[in-house]
Amino acid sequence: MIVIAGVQTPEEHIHAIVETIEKEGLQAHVSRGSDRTIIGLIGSVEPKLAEHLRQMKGVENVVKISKSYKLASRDFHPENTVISINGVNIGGGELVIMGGPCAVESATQIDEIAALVKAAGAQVLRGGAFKPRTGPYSFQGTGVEGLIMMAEAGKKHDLLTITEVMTPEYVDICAEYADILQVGTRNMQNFDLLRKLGTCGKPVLLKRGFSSTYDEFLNAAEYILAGGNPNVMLCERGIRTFETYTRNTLDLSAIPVLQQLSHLPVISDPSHGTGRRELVVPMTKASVAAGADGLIIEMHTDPDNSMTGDGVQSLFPDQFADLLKDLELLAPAVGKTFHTPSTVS
Ligand SMILES: O=C[C@H](O)[C@H](O)COP(=O)(O)O
Ligand SMILES: C=C(OP(=O)(O)O)C(=O)O
Repeated sequence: MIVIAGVQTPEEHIHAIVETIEKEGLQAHVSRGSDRTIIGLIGSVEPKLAEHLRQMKGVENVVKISKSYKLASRDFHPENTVISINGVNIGGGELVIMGGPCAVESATQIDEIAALVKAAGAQVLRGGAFKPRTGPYSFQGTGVEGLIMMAEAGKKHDLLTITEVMTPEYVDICAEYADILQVGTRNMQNFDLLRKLGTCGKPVLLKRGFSSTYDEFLNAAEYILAGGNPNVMLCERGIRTFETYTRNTLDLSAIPVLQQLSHLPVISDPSHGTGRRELVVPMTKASVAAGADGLIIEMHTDPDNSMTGDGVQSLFPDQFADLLKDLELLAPAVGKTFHTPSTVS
């Protein structure tokens, strides 16, 4: 249920509404927008309370919300969530590019790639230290050492960093070294992990499970939000369909749909979404055209020898740089800003 109050409603009336809700043992979440204030109720609302709230000063309407997720929904929070990290605003009109290798392989590798990511104009360095591999004998990542290597590269090249965390036990150490924590597709419904991320103090990029509906995806995000972490971004990374030509089917509709249903920033991953290098460039551009707030793109200096199988979906550095130059032209056409270093004075 949400209580809608006018934008001019005095603060004391909003306080009184919140107090009334909390007295009934429910939670109240206040979201102040440009044209109205929304007070979202979490918990089971008795019809008597709804009626009482309707009569209170400043209340314009009381509306029942039938969705199972609340905090993630646009009904509860009509304005876009903007996640600000060291001057980078995700979800606020600036196109945010996260680039880098599938896995952190060595200090030299991540340092070289970080330099190229920065030179191309991206704001975030990606790289997995803990890799979720299909086969137990495949390279599993460089672990904590990889986290340290990536943190150093990020600091040296003035880039934010994003890395995947696979278990609740590793959340604290990943949060110590990375700016953004990534939940991989295979862990979208790892509820213990999601709960732990609710209290980790760092923004989270939640990837859509490869067989998950939008509703399941938003409920997974709700776990993190309900734990007290408001900084969640949603990432469409392709779903499993009958098509085998591509590794996954990048669901472009997810971008506008999630933006309609939710206020959280939406990021697209055309690398995992296609699994084919030659499709990454067009699907990146298609994602921007569809309204994505950001992209996470794999790039490698020596993709043929990458330690995971992801070389085939990784761009070469010059392709990555050329793509970002094209995004500089495309972004304004969809109301976003993005600048490569060559055009920043
Ligand atoms: O390693 C990275 C891959 O993107 C993914 O996590 C798993 O791939 P795999 O099926 O080759 O192990
Ligand atoms: C493993 C990754 O992605 P996904 O969880 O989407 O497969 C990744 O981005 O490194």
